[in-house]
Amino acid sequence: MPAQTADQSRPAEKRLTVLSGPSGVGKSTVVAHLRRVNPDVWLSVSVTTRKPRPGERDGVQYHFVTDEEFDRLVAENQLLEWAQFAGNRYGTPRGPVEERLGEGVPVLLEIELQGARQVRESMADALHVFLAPPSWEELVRRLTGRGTESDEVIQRRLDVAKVELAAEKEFDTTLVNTSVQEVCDELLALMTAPKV
Ligand SMILES: Nc1nc2c(ncn2[C@@H]2O[C@H](COP(=O)(O)OP(=O)(O)O)[C@@H](O)[C@H]2O)c(=O)[nH]1
Ligand SMILES: Nc1ncnc2c1ncn2[C@@H]1O[C@H](COP(=O)(O)OP(=O)(O)O)[C@@H](O)[C@H]1O
Repeated sequence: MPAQTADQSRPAEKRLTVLSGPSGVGKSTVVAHLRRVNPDVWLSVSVTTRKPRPGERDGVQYHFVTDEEFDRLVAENQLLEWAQFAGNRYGTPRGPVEERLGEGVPVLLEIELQGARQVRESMADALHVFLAPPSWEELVRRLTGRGTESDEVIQRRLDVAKVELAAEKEFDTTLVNTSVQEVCDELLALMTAPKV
């Protein structure tokens, strides 16, 4: 795979890719795999008011912040987008994304639907990719099987998932996460091809 950096022929906004899809579909798994096979892709680390899960480290999966810190980031316009999701807030720090895009690095945001909509408004040329489950039953199986959330939280996320699945048409393209490897290959190809 050739290096994906410094493709100055593409305007900065076109090097921005947004990956969205319902909780449990496999976004984190796909992104982790993609980063292993192609470290040139830069993944934005979001801020969140959610509590860390076992094994999650501050500054790696997320910057874990208090409600007050999140309020301050919003007030200072330091977030490119932000949203409330299943009882917590999540946002993309603006500075690092703009820096990387300015350097010609392909940038990936893994965010939920409301945030994706905000990015579509502010950065019209970003590529929006929807990650879909092979079936509803498989989504339930993955979210439950992950074992990181209580039944109540799983139910809340499944309610949101119905809304997110209904918004698939808003995206430039859909990838069905049957095989992590195949989805990664397809995502990389999309990230490096010009948007038509
Ligand atoms: N809008 C927005 N959504 C985010 C951001 N970071 C993560 N998310 C989304 O928030 C949702 C919940 O994330 P998380 O609690 O980590 O659960 P998980 O994605 O199911 O493992 C997912 O849909 C993420 O894609 C962000 O910076 N902005
Ligand atoms: N293609 C796949 N086939 C089977 N299981 C998968 C696949 N992709 C992800 N998973 C599993 O599904 C669960 C949810 O994946 P995760 O990446 O945490 O989802 P998300 O980040 O979208 O919430 C995890 O247990 C993960 O190992």
